[in-house]
Amino acid sequence: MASTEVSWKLADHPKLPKGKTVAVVVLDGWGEANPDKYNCIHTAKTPTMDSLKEAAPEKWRLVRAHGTAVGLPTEDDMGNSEVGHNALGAGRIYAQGAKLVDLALASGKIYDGDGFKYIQDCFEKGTLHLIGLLSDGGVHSRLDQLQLLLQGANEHGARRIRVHVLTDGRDVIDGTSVGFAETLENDLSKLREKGIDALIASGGGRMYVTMDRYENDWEVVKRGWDAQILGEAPNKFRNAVEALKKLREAPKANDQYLPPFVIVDESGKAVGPILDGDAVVTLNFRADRMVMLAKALEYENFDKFDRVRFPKIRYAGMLQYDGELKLPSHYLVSPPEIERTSGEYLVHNGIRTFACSETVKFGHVTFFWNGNRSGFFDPAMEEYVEIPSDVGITFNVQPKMKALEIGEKARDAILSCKFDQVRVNIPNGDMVGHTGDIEATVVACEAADQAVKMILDAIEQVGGIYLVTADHGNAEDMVKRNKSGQPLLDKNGNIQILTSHTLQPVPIAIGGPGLAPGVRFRIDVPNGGLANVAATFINLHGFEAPSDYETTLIEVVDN
Ligand SMILES: O=C(O)[C@@H](CO)OP(=O)(O)O
Ligand SMILES: [Mn+2]
Ligand SMILES: [Mn+2]
Repeated sequence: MASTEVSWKLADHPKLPKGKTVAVVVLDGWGEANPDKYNCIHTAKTPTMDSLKEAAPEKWRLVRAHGTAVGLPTEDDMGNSEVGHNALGAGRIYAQGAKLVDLALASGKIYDGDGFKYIQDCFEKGTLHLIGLLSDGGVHSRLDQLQLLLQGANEHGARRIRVHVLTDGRDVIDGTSVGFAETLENDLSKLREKGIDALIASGGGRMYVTMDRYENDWEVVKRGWDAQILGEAPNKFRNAVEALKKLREAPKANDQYLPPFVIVDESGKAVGPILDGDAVVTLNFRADRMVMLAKALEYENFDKFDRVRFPKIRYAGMLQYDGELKLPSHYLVSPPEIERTSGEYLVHNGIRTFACSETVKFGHVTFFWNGNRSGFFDPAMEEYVEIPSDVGITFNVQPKMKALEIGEKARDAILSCKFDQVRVNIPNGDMVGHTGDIEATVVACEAADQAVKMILDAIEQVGGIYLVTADHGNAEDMVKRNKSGQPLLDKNGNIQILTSHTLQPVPIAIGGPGLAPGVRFRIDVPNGGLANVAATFINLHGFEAPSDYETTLIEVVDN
């Protein structure tokens, strides 16, 4: 539907009043799982979240947050922030980047598109560079997609290929980088046997090299730039597998934070700097951690760091990462067209919105929430507050992060009575869960619970309504398990720490003095997922949701 034809006016809800302040709280990485010692949410003292579950069973339930419920290819795909917040904000399920890329590769349509044709022009004289996360995590990228693209690019004329790898250890078990690099090396050697000059050119850990987000720390992107574009890094190796093995030997080294390295030839020269006339593809389908590199690769005017050299390349993203900025301008696969999100409806219906998180999750409740669009729908109706995150640390060192500051800002926004919706993301369970540090994750969950309490107390004071939920699991399970749920041990008999998200459902709770009597969760939406939440909070604002939104989770029974 073109936006000119959209009727933005929402019908009044027949039973629910308008004018209540609604707090929408998203706990990042907070799923529901069996209570055992690897469940940090269970171990942590979380009296507020516990009381939501125990006090009002008809106002607490679980919703699906992974797999097809959030538009991912299969039920084995864990949830993640992008798809989770997209579903929460848009109220519908869209086939997401992972799936769209799968389809475009399977049908071969990816090679017929304008994006591929644009880079293909360079194949005769230049090198094709592929930059991206090397794992099968399926959150930002997938190895099998890289493998298909390598094959397809070769069949469509690429003769010289360089891959710049970012190691994972966050969506997959730490240490798996070596195996993924071996698989890639094997594929590249097969291409070399066919006479294609194909090599890994550089690498580094995703959290230390390239994949920063929301402009938290441009140094991260610069480290990648130096290695990938300039061919410069403190660590030089002849081969990537050897590089990973060696760099992992350093004390406390892990895949997420490996330092940058470049691969050099026998004379010590980098094998794959990016030069004038080359083609570049960023492999990740997920937006947030590629936008900064996309800006550095695409913008003529750029002052975030000294690029030293700005090669004249043809650059395409796997997807277009930002629909508002149209960034990058060339891309291989069209992103999901997420339109008419709840935020856009709400500004058209007089709902004033406040959204807040700290930097590392700020875009989750703004950019992802609004369908991967930066900016406001109506600046007069919206205020977005970003609390600067700590920079240059792993979050197990400061597990409380900025939870209480987020709680304070939300509290003040609620008490100001200037907003109808106050929306936050509380990052702790997720960001600390990703470090694999169980003790710190317990502290993180306790801080998140305190922040929720601050918000609920403020809602109590103004007679408002709260809706508390999460975007996917993480902190509720910190160990890799076999099919029957038993923890898996590594070869030394230690448990295998799970740094990633999970497949678990997440809780949703509603309440507060402003919630009309008789409101409760319906029992006829047993498979409800994150996409059902938007209709639910639109109802809490006193409106019917748009008819094509996934159905609401609530009903009003006459007492
Ligand atoms: O940190 C990230 O990029 C992902 C995990 O890869 O986590 P989230 O989806 O919670 O942002
Ligand atoms: Mn998340
Ligand atoms: Mn996460």
